Order: sequence, then C-alpha cells, then structure tokens
Amino acid sequence: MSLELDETAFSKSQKPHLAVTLGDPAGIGSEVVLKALGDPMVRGKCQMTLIGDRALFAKAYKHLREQGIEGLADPQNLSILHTPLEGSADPIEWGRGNAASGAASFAYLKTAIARTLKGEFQGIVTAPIAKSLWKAAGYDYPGQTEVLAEAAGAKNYGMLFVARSPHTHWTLRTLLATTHIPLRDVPDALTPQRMTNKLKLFIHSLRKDFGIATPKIAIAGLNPHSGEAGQLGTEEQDWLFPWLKAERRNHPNLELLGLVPPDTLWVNPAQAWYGEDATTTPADGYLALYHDQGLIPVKLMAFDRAVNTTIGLPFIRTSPDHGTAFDIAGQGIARADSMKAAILLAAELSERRSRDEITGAWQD
Ligand SMILES: NC(=O)C1=CN([C@@H]2O[C@H](COP(=O)(O)OP(=O)(O)OC[C@H]3O[C@@H](n4cnc5c(N)ncnc54)[C@H](O)[C@@H]3O)[C@@H](O)[C@H]2O)C=CC1
Ligand SMILES: NCC(=O)COP(=O)(O)O
Repeated sequence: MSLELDETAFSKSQKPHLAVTLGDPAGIGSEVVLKALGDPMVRGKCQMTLIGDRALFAKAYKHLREQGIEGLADPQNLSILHTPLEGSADPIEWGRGNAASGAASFAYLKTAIARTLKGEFQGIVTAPIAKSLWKAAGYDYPGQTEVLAEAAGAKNYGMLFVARSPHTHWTLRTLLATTHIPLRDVPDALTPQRMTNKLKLFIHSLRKDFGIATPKIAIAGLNPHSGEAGQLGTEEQDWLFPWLKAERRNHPNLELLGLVPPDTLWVNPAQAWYGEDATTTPADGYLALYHDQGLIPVKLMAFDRAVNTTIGLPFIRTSPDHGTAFDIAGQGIARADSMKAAILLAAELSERRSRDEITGAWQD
C-alpha cells in the first residue's frame, strides 16, 4: 500500500540539486557522467553540479567526441565544482589507476559530502572508485559507503540495490546484511543485533523512501538449503530462525518470509522481473546475508540498470552498480544506463524526502 503524499505542499518546480562526483579519473566515471547528462530527460529532473577536475572532464569530452560519440553533455555548459588534482607526479591515464587517481577520487567524495552537509546539495551521486587505489593512497575504507556514513555520523546504514524491470516495471530491492568483507568472516559478522538493525533500516526505507506502508520482506538463509535442519550448517538452527521468530512478533502486521534457501530465493523475483507466471507475489524487499549472495542475482537481471543506494544517511546517496571498468576506460563503449538510473533515483528520492519533510511525514 502506498502512503498518501500531499502534492500541494511541494512545488513541482523545486528540482533537487545533486552533486555528481567523477569517481576514479582513470575509470569510466567521466564517460558515463557525460553520457548520462547528455540525456535531456535526465537533465530535466534535477540540477547537477559535477565534482572533479575541470580539465579531466574537458579531456574526456574531447577524446570521446574524436571517437565519434554523440549525445554527450559539453562540460563547458555544465556546473563544475573544480577540484584540482593536487601534487600528482603521475599523469592519470585511462585504464591505469594509481595512488594519485585513488587520492583524487577520495577528494571528490569528501568535497561532495562537506558541501552536502552544509545544505548545498540534497544528494550525492557517486561515480565508481577503486577501493584498492584508495588504500594505495593511504585511505583505508572498504568503500564510499563507509566514508559517507562516518562523515554523516550515521550508525545504522546499509547498501541497498534498486532496479526497475524494463519488462514489467516491477522493482527489485536488495539490501545486503554484510558488504565488503572476506567470505570467511561473514558468519561471525552476522549477529542477531546486526540482523535486527538491517531489518529495521529496510522497513524504514521501504516506507519512507518507497512509500510502501506494510512491506513484505524475504530473508535469505546462509547455508545451502538454509542449513537443511542443521545438516548443512548450523547458523539457521542456532539463532537465525529464533531471531526471525522474534522479529515476526515485533512486526505482526508485516510479512517476513524466510529463511528462504538462498538458491531458490531469487526464482520469484526473476519471474517478476521477466514477467513469467509465478505462484506467489514477489516481496517488496530482499535481505541478502552477504555481498555476492545478493549481487550475483541483481547483476544477472539488471547490470545495466541497478542502482546502489546508501540508506540511513541524512541525505540521499546513489551510485551505478558497476565499478571503474579500467579494462574499457577511454574506449567510448561504457554504458551509461546505470548512471542515468542512479541520477533519476536520487532525484526521485530527494523530491519525496523534501515533500515529506514539509508535510512532517519524514521522521528518522
Ligand atoms: N560503486 C563503486 O564505487 C564500485 C566500485 N567498484 C570498483 O571497481 C573496480 C573494478 O571492479 P570490477 O569487479 O572489475 O567491476 P566493474 O564493474 O568495474 O567491471 C566488471 C565488468 O563489467 C564491465 N563494465 C562495467 N561497467 C560497465 C559499463 N558501464 N558499461 C559496459 N561495461 C561495463 C567491465 O568492462 C568489466 O568487464 C574495483 O576496484 C572495485 O573496487 C566495483 C563496484 C562498485
Ligand atoms: N559492490 C558494491 C560496491 O562496491 C559499492 O561500494 P561503495 O563504494 O558504494 O561503498
């Protein structure tokens, strides 16, 4: 059921202002940003300020135009918050990320966050960075999500992937209970407290960001067949099933499915995605227990259009689902659909949040 919005309280002419970061300058960030902003429909939804080195955007534009790529936004006509590359002895070349490109991508993100916290932007759309190059530059974070959460003082935050099916317009929403940690550390990182925090965050986001008052959420098991009564792993029997039972008592009006065996969890959403007959209605949200459990199905169905959203922040943050793609950087063949979807989702979520703040419907 969708929440009612007071349309009169929010002027449709108030377009959200978003910061769009360049990401790692050796990657495909500049290409997907210039391609996305070349789409008048995307430009029409929000105001945007690019955060990066002006010369790098200009270089990317010239290089792509020389290859005959049409439909790019011309950086001369864009608002750019020039964030120069400082003290870089190494020149930055497409496809050859290094410590300098890592440091630059970190600086773009920090600038975007500082300006957003001051109220200049309602949200941030980030082009991809390379985590290993942040480390090479001396910044030890698992990803952009953690930097955003730390700077914003967010304690309960999460990595949510959102993708709308081009076949049926159904929306797949997948929250990861754990993210960038080694697979061997996953069982220890999963605790009842972490699961409760993620579930609470998911319910809040489904209600407030997506207008679903009584969401149905499906939760994956950890082991094959969700443990097969303890024969294939004991976490389900030991604490995951008791945890879920307690959560059902805490949320008696919500449908919490699970623990669904991880191999079959994705059959129903795939049917909804491709418009095939299904025996049950799909869930509004899927809670996956670790990175690849959630992202392999998301990327199989929606690599060209899924959006990575950080929920639990005081502002909106979205990003395309792909990485820096150093292997194709500078070749003009990067698809910008996921970046477009990230900008459109950020605009949609920002508008909803502004409207709800005015009407008092948004509460953290
Ligand atoms: N949001 C972010 O900042 C993310 C950053 N990464 C970072 O990206 C780096 C590379 O990671 P990979 O695992 O190789 O993933 P990747 O997404 O960069 O590349 C995987 C494959 O998909 C292709 N690809 C990616 N984006 C594409 C696009 N827009 N159009 C056409 N083809 C595309 C690449 O050419 C490559 O073959 C890593 O350092 C990782 O940390 C990865 C995922 C997200
Ligand atoms: N696999 C998703 C990903 O790498 C996104 O990381 P982040 O930089 O958005 O934290």
